Amino acid sequence: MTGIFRSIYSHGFVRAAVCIPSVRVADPIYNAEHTLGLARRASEMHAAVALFPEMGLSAYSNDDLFHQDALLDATVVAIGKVVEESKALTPVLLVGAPLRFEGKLFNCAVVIYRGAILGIVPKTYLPNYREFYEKRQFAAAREAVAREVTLLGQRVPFGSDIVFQASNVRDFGIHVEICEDVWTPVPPSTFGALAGATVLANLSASNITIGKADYRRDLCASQSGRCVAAYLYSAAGPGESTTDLAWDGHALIYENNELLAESTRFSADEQIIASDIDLERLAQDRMRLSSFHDTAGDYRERLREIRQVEFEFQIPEGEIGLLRHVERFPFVPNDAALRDERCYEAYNIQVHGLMKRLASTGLQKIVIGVSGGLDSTHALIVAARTMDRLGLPRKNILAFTMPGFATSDITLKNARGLMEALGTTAHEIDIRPSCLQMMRDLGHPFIGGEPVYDITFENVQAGERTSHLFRLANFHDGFVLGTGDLSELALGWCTYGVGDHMSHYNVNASVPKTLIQYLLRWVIGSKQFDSATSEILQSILDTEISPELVPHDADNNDKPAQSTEQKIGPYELQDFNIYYVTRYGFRPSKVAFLSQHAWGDKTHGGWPAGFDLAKRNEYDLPTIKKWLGTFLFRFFKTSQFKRSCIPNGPKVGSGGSLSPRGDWRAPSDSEANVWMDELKNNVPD
Ligand SMILES: Nc1ncnc2c1ncn2[C@@H]1O[C@H](COP(=O)(O)OP(=O)(O)OC[C@H]2O[C@@H]([n+]3cccc(C(=O)O)c3)[C@H](O)[C@@H]2O)[C@@H](O)[C@H]1O
Ligand SMILES: Nc1ncnc2c1ncn2[C@@H]1O[C@H](COP(=O)(O)OP(=O)(O)OP(=O)(O)O)[C@@H](O)[C@H]1O
Ligand SMILES: NC(=O)CC[C@H](N)C(=O)O
Repeated sequence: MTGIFRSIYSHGFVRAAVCIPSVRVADPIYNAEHTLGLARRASEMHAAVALFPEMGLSAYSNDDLFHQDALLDATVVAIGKVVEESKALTPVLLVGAPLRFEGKLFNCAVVIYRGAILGIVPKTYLPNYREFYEKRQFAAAREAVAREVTLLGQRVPFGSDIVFQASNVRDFGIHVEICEDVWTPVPPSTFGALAGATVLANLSASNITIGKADYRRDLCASQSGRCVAAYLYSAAGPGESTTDLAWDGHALIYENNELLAESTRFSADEQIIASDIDLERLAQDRMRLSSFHDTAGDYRERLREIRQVEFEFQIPEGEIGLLRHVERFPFVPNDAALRDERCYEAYNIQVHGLMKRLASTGLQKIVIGVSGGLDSTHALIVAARTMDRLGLPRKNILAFTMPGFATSDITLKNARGLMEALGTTAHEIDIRPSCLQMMRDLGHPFIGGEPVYDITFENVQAGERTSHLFRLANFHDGFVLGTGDLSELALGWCTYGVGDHMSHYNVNASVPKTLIQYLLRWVIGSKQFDSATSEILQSILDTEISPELVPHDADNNDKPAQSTEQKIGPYELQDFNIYYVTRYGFRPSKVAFLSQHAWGDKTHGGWPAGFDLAKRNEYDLPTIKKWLGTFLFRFFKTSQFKRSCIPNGPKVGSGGSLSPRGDWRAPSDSEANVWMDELKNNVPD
């Protein structure tokens, strides 16, 4: 991390603004004033780049007026004004203008930063069909002979083969193209991205017709996704000529196929939209995406020709908070429709995985330990749906609840109720006698009546359960269904080997705890099972999470002695940490910065349904730092050996499978110092 903690610019973000000024046709002085008005606002917002529409300084809809010298001269004067004022502004300004070079007229983007013109990019693909006549007035980029031109006394690079690269901000590279360029099969920005640009900007003057807005969104989303880049798009707005066409002022900011900001279309007022581009996220994804670099290799001759124009970016100072939304639950989308879709997918992936395994083994029975906790409950309902799909009776699920020294009445009641409600073959085995036998063999002080509840005491119970389950599977011709989830695996919160770590097939291995919680809510809400089952599921959701391996007070049976979240941290924070550390490889200070943004204030919107205000948590920075430290130490230092040998199970989400055969291969004997030190040194207490 460089700079102060509370600034986006210390965490790999740059702020992008897309502006839709009000224009007048053929009135460059008016247009320059309005361009500058929005440029000043972008600067006050600490933006690093501000994009304006195609030929915004002259207006786009001039038709043959473009061949009038008075208009072209006045446009150059307008550029001069913008260049002059840009000295005091923070963003790189991307403005559109018709410009004469080599006796031809080009439809250009002028790239201006702090009083300098960094370069001029002519449009590559001039539309000349239907309502477009650009070839009548303009020459295309390929017709240019010179690679440099002079404008306002400045000798500057000219061409569509330029990446504007900040020399002092890693991965801040801008490529510029103009409207139709992105409508083509091979947009110039594709090469810009392959040559290192992360911010692709499009100055557009797209007229509006019915249905076109969706098409623009698709184009920008897919270009940003394919290029693993940000895509900024600015269409012309109020004031363009409506002689034959209309204009809706459509501004868009995408990052890697995700919409970050969008203007209000058909606004009579000028607009500015802004969001923060996560350059590090893009760089991380590109680093992983081997096919991105294979493509660059295939086009290396062309990419070698691309000019890298460097500039030193003056990083805005002071505290600059994040402008974009960060989901509190990266595994549980805030948007209701998306969330339902996610639950449907996750649930069906799990069912599909288990169906295939049952079919291929030829076994028709599943053996499962049912604790009345979240994970085994979810695994059990996946098993029930799997039996339904295969046309097998649910009685083929051999469900065992196995109370031990610390089982509470409520979880036992829920376990019994659930096994029955789902129509499984329900059994109960008291594991205490076999645990006592093992502890006698070990010489454990508990046998002498001492209340010693150490790791051995805990693991003896988890081990006895697993041992029973595996032998029951042999005995009944079935296999053991694993229940441990992704969050437990990330934190090493399971008993290794002969314990809940092991099974024949684990449907939950790639499902984080927060998603399991939400999946159960979804199963209730979408009425996957009858109302008796749903009632029990709700009671399970309402019970505190505990491994129930340490006995509770005799007079407080409902309160577990062990609260998992008091020991390893709130799962909602740890799932956040898992996502950003494993999916993106972010350094701890960045994860803490994002976490504070998401979790620092519970009154902000964006909570999934079912979270009433009383149940919402908020966490201050010291708390976030503390639990992130717990996560980092457990994840990098102590628990990889558990992940290095886990049972088979389907990958469910992009945010993670921690299987070494899935997408996490790591040494079991690494150090955690670099993560712990980075957290300690860069996150304020
Ligand atoms: N790098 C490494 N490579 C190979 N082996 C390594 C190792 N580091 C430790 N070990 C060995 O592994 C042992 C530690 O692992 P392990 O035996 O599992 O023991 P451990 O992780 O210490 O204990 C299990 C923990 O999981 C909790 N738990 C258990 C069951 C269910 C749940 C739940 O809520 O779902 C939670 C339980 O409360 C306890 O805190 C060490 O004693 C050592 O023998
Ligand atoms: N009393 C029990 N009876 C039967 N099986 C159990 C019992 N306790 C634990 N298990 C088995 O061991 C697994 C791990 O136990 P643990 O208590 O961590 O999980 P859980 O209760 O299902 O879920 P969570 O930890 O999310 O509450 C369970 O999923 C279950 O398969
Ligand atoms: N200015 C342009 O290049 C407009 C062409 C583009 N295809 C559009 O319809 O928006």
